[in-house]
Amino acid sequence: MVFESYGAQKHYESHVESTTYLLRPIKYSAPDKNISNNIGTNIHTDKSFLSILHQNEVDGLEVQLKNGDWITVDVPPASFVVMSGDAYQAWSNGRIHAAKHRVVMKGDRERYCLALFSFNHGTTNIPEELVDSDHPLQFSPFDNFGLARFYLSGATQMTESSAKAYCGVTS
Ligand SMILES: O=C(O)CCC(=O)C(=O)O
Ligand SMILES: [Fe+2]
Repeated sequence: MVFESYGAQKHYESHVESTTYLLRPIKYSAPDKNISNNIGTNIHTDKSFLSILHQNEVDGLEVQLKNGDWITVDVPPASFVVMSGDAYQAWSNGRIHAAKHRVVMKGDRERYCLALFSFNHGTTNIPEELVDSDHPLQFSPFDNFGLARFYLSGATQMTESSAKAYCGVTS
């Protein structure tokens, strides 16, 4: 759907062929009343193309809006949260926003989350359909796992765009 809406459907098949998935089950303990730190996961953007999250009925995911405000995502039971990551941001030449998010624990119950991340093997090119005079090229071709390794190496701050730091075009 996304590829089609950008007129980039001819790239879809090769994209799907090079997609691989990582499934991560996560357990968050209920906050300890004696310790003020109730952070489950610090502020970050995902290094994936897409992240699909499924949680038990304990909320905790917070997403930062473009205006800087934070909202708690109220996830209805039996539903999924789909989030775009840094790789999608770079692929889309900056059109798709990789939202910063974090997990903040409240209450007295454990939280469980199943996170499915999609990554691409090999070199990901920015489709030519997404580059024109109104949208000059913002990102160079990149290696999605290289982007993840770059982030894990600590080369970039958790709170800044890893995509821009890793493969952003500097003018
Ligand atoms: O637990 C969640 O809802 C989000 C987890 C997360 O952001 C991550 O693993 O990257
Ligand atoms: Fe995340």
